Amino acid sequence: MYSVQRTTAWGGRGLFSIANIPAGTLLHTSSPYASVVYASYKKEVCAHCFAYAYESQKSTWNIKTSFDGSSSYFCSDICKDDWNSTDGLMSQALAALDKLEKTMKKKPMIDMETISPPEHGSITLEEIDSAWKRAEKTSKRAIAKEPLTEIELDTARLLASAVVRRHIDTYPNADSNTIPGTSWPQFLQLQDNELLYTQASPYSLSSNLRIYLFVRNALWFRIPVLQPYLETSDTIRAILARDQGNSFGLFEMDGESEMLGYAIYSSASYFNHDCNPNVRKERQGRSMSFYAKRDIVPDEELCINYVDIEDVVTARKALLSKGWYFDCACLRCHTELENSRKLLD
Ligand SMILES: C[S@@+](CC[C@H](N)C(=O)[O-])C[C@H]1O[C@@H](n2cnc3c(N)ncnc32)[C@H](O)[C@@H]1O
Repeated sequence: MYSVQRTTAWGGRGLFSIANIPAGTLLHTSSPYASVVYASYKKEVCAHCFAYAYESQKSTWNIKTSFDGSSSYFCSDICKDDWNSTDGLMSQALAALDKLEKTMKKKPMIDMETISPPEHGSITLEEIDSAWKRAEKTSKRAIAKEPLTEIELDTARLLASAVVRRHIDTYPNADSNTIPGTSWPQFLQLQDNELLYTQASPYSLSSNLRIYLFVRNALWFRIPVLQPYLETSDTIRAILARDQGNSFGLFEMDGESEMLGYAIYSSASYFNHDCNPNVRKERQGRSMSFYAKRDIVPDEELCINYVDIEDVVTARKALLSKGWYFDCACLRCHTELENSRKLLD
């Protein structure tokens, strides 16, 4: 073990080294709690290990598992078998979402204005709570009038994978793989960004409520074993609150050009950002591994970079503020801003 979790100087939690760590050391490997491959990449990206067919000189993967007219694609039988170790629940859940999407127009619909609070400047937690409670009280068959966008449908798939994971952790079977560091209580320890994100982007609340109604309707009637996680909005709301700000993009292995989907790696979510990071991340199949970029001494904070560190300070800060809603507290930003202020004086 190379690190402990501690409170940082600016107040959040972070990971700190407890040893002299030579450059290149593997610090941590994490498996995803929940993941989604974007629908547009469904046939080209292995649903289990996220391998991109293009990188194996193929246009699509042809090993698949099908349930109720909905298919998931894999790079190997091993990945397919691992995926099916969820009792086929993942396939059932994705099929349920696909089915509802196709039949949406025939279902009772809810006008979101009846459950969304006014989208004014600084929404309060009480207003957010009450919007969720109102959504919760609607019929289990209700869905929002406005159809889900592609991005919202991908979020719905991420939620389904997290709900299935929660169920498998609660009732493990002989074949299912329990993953260290990814239990539901550990997931709940992640930073909850709901209030901050809703205040910064009020539209996200009605979007989240729409996704919730859709997922609840799809899973409630078709997969009764998942009903305990959908009876109230708590589970879906908790996942959405942590998805925002804690997810990792899934990129191609060769380069970081295309984002193929995203995943929540609970145990890896305590690496803060630094514009002069001492840790680099590398995806190895389904896992995300973290390596020391340089020699690290005891007590140093272990940080990765969330944005491109080649950008200038103003661009980095703007991206972190727009994407993660925080003001970067790293030494490099502080020094570079001080230097530019001195130049202006
Ligand atoms: C993935 S979490 C990292 C763990 C988090 N600090 C916690 O306590 O759970 C990302 C959040 O950490 C905080 N954070 C990360 N890097 C930061 C930095 N350089 N300056 C200020 N806040 C940072 C922000 O609140 C950000 O949304």
